Amino acid sequence: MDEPKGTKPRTSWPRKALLILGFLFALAVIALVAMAVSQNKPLPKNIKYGIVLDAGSSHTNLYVYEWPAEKENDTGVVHQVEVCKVEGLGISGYSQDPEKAGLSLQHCVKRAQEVVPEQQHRETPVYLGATAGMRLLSLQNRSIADRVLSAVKKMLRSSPFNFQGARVISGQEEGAYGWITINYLLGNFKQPGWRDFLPHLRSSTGTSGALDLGGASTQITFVPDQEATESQENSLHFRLYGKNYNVYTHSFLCYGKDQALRLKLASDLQSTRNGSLLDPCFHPGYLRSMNISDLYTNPCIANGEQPLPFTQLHLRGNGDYKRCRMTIQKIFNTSHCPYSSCSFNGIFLPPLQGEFGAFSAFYFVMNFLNLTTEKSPVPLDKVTSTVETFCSRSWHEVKAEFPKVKEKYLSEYCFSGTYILSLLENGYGFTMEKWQSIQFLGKIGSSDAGWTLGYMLNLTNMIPAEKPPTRPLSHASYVGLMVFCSLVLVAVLLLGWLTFHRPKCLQKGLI
Ligand SMILES: O=P(O)(O)OP(=O)(O)OP(=O)(O)OC[C@H]1O[C@@H](n2cnc3c(O)ncnc32)[C@H](O)[C@@H]1O
Ligand SMILES: [Ca+2]
Repeated sequence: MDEPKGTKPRTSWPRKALLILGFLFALAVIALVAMAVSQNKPLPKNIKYGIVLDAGSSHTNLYVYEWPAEKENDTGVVHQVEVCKVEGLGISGYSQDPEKAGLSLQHCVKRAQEVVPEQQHRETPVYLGATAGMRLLSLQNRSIADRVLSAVKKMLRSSPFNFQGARVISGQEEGAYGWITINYLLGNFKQPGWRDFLPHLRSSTGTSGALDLGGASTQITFVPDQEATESQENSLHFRLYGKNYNVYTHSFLCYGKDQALRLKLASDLQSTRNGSLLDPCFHPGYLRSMNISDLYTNPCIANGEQPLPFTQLHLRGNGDYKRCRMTIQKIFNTSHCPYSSCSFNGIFLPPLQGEFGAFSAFYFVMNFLNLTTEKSPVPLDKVTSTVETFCSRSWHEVKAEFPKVKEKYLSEYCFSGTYILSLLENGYGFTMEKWQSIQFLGKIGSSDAGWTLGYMLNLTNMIPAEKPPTRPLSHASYVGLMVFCSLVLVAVLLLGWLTFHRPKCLQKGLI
């Protein structure tokens, strides 16, 4: 029907109002979304760095760690970005020329200078911790050990980093920091969040024990079941992220794999007359000679042992796992125990408890023998038979199969594998069943398993005693929720207005 001339259409004003309203609504939505996006734009990353040198008995490693500055006290945020292996000996090996211990670190310090941005060199802390090699050198000759430490301090002080100290750490610290490292990396210190109240998503709040096998010492650290300890010197107490931990730890000096081999050879030598030894822990066809004096100038070898009428030891392998195990067994003294239970040498050991992470040489050796898996652990009888078969292979054959593996390592995998079995089974009492709770770990994520990360976390106060206060929502969820609620509110208001005012445009027949 034609509209009468000169009259305006009756719907033009409400339509205009609707258009304006719609426009304003769209504007509000755009503003809200823009606000949410700009507010949530990731801030420029503020990264911090820390450097730790692990001056072990066999060699030194330099580790560079990084973490976001604003998340310093969260769990699991620090990770390793670089490891540099120092060429040559461990620092205790420079007792004849201590200055060289300092110089040996130069290459890796330079490498760290490339990894850490230059403007952060001054604020980046660097720590050096020396372990069993230096513990032994201190026992042997304190002043030489001090000279070695002075040389490495001088070197690190002259670096552009913030030098925080170089010292020999105790066996207890080594065990404790190894335990902290692996539990930090495994996320075991995390407090249960809301997800953990849903049973199928609940993470374990327990901790994992730590087994470290070095060249000169070995550590066992775990949270035992029993509350009261029988031996104070094996007991540590931590409060981390609001939770108490009573931890058992022991470090066996001289029971790292290099020193254990010396102990074994010294014990075997007592029953030879001319210095030649048929050794079941080396492959058939393997020959090695060494100076007896090198073996005995060492605080690990008991002074009381007979002086020997020969100067050279000539060792010939015969690859017999069972006999090897028997000769190794002699270095564990299980004849006395002043506690309810012991490992060996009269050292208290509570019943083993929970899962264990085994690293350093435990991992190197098991990994070489293909006995580490991501999935379920390899059963003890399979491990034993693998070591047994490996030991029985001729040296000629083994060398031909692994031409690229360092001869020192390759020749000792038979001894090392057997030693690991003796230590874990006979020394600590890992039965067939308990063996399944051991996981052999090289790295956790990008970080090596070892004591260095725990040491740095402790010295930089990055593991608080109490759980840091956290907001119930992340910033992103907060902004998202605000936008969503605002939209709902606008929609409700609009709907209410439309329902109660019933603008003419919505009345029947007008639209
Ligand atoms: O803790 P301490 O006792 O001071 O010793 P370390 O720190 O030098 O000891 P490591 O864990 O670095 O190494 C433990 C032993 O494993 C040896 N090792 C290192 N890498 C290896 C590999 O790839 N295969 C076999 N053995 C290896 C090394 O020579 C040591 O005898
Ligand atoms: Ca070590």
